[in-house]
Amino acid sequence: MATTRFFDHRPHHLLFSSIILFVLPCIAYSIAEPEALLKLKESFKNVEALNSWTPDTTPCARNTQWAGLICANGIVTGLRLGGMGLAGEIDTKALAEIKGLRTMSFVNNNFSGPMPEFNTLGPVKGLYLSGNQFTGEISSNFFVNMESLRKLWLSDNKFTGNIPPSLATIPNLLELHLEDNGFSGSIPVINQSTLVSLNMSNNKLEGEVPASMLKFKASSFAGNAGLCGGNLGKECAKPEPPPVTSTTPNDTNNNGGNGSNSKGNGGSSKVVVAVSVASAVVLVALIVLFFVKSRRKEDEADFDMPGKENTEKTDHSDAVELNVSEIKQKEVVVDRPSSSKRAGNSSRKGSNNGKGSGGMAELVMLNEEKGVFGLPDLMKAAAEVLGNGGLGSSYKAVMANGFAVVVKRMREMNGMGKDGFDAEMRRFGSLRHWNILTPLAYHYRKEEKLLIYEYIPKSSLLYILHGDRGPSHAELDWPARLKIVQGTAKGLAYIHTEFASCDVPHGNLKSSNILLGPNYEPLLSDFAFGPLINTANVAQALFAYKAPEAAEHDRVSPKCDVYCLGIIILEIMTGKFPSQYLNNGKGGLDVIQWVRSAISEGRESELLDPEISSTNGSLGEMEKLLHIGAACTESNPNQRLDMREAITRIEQVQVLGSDSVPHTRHAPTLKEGVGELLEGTRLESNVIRSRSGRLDGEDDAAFSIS
Ligand SMILES: Nc1ncnc2c1ncn2[C@@H]1O[C@H](COP(=O)(O)OP(=O)(O)OP(=O)(O)O)[C@@H](O)[C@H]1O
Repeated sequence: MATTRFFDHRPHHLLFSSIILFVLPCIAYSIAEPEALLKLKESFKNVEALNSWTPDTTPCARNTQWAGLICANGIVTGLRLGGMGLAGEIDTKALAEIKGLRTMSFVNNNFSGPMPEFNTLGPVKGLYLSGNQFTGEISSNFFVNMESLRKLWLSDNKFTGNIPPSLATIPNLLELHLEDNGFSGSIPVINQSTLVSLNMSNNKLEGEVPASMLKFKASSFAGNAGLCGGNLGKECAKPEPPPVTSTTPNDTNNNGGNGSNSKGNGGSSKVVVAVSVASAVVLVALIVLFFVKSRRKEDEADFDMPGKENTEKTDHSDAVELNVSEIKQKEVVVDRPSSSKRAGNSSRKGSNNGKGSGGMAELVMLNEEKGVFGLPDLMKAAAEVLGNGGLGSSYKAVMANGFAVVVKRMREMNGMGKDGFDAEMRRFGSLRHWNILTPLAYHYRKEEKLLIYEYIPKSSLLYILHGDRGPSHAELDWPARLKIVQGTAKGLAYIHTEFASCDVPHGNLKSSNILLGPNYEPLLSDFAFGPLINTANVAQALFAYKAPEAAEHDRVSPKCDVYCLGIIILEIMTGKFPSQYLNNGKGGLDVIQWVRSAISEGRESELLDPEISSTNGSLGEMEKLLHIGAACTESNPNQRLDMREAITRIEQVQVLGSDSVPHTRHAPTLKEGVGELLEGTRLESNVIRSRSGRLDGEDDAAFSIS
């Protein structure tokens, strides 16, 4: 299997891309606006990126609009000045003169000094300051007059002192990101019902996480050594009971005292020990069973090389293939009921969420469309090793009824508690998209997390493209390849909508994580694991962290996924194994460099996999796709396509040749996928609207923070 160890650990910070429709506030044009902007520019240093801001032009002119402005009806409503290398001060007096200003992004620049007086401006809705060098404390009442604020991003700065309690007074706050700063002290209770995205990780916070904030993921509070409670895996110290007897220190230490406390502690300790021993025995039994069963095949599996996974089909593979096509037909219907239990002779012990499995921890069913099964079914299954990737090892297990699943033993997980893990898994289990592989079940123990997926017989794009060159490889003609690229883009668009608040929504897009259905429809797997993985290992475990800005500057954003999509396109079009997938750069080809230099010399046709380059009439379209792949892999994220642009351009590529892969069912058009992404935030807004009973975000400008 492909080697998936990448780069050293690099702590990540959150960035966010938010696309929101806005309604223009009804504000008269201010004559002072151009002067105000020029005054603002004067307060900045390193203003090369703002060369278009000149006194002889108009800021919102149709063809000569100044860089970084968002205009509506001729007035400035937003500043999008992220990643422009700006430094110096931010002149808030000048900002105050831009009366229509609602959203401001200064992310990923070099601004420093104390928090500027944004609280003196008009009704600001979005304030994005992440990735700068701001320092010092923010006064406790800073936000009391900022009732309009919806989105506040202060992450990855050097703010210190307490988190201002006045944040709790912002009535309709949607997003609050304070991670990667030096905030200290206890967490004030910030639990507005509107708040959908919160992160305070990697600060110096201490004390108990307020109970009302435990609805947020444990990862929102991770990296604060002094925090305890909730599902952080660290209990808060209980107040010392008053000394009630004359028990000697020695008695207390060895729990041998006669006082009731000592007895109670000793009793519960024994219970804890007994439970721990029993748990360990069960856990070992489970692992041993998996390993014993997989042992038989282990020598045949190659964990490091691509295309070596054991794809030997069992007698039941056809039945599984039938099931795959059945489920895909169903997947066209959104929100179908999940009542079908077609596991045949699956042990009913395994149903009921795995209860009755001999006291063993449960297998929790997330998606019963393929039937219900339990741990006993898995333990009796014939297992073989599929591979060992950055996230853990994968096994194929064929159950007694012939149904084959893939069991992933997840490594590198963070200490997320059972409830948090369960919530994440249920979210995965609720996903429905033609190009997404929804997990079937999971198993949680503190030391063991298993995720169960349907086994996809055709295996991965990686294997078909670079593997044994069997019949499936021969079928990988131009229409099939375009179908895979377009389906991958659609799946990615869906993930970017569903996990819009993740720093990198997919995080691990690579050809081994694109499985191919019977008609080559791609199914994305292993996505959105970022929040589940130990922060210390995330950069090593997830491929998206190999994007240059992440690897070199710890900057992650949704554009890291675009970079991965670009590699997939280049891999598919050239047929070459990208060296980017390897740790040490030995083996494979630096497809990005190769494509870049060939394009600059007009030699695109030389890049194409010879197996498709002779397809009649499609050369132009193939070259178009190569260019898109190159634009997606630009090393500077500011020059890289964003997800919407990439999808729109991929959508426009056509087969044009005579070959085509037979389609047995209707697949949604790529346009529908694009629509999902473009409409994604609108959908999110709708959810927010229904929660808060008001129309939020509609006058925010579109931001793509990279
Ligand atoms: N549901 C599945 N059906 C068929 N093959 C699968 C399935 N899931 C994974 N595989 C294959 O099993 C092999 C091992 O997968 P695994 O996910 O463990 O490693 P990886 O994809 O190389 O890395 P990572 O852990 O980063 O995702 C890969 O070749 C993958 O394509």
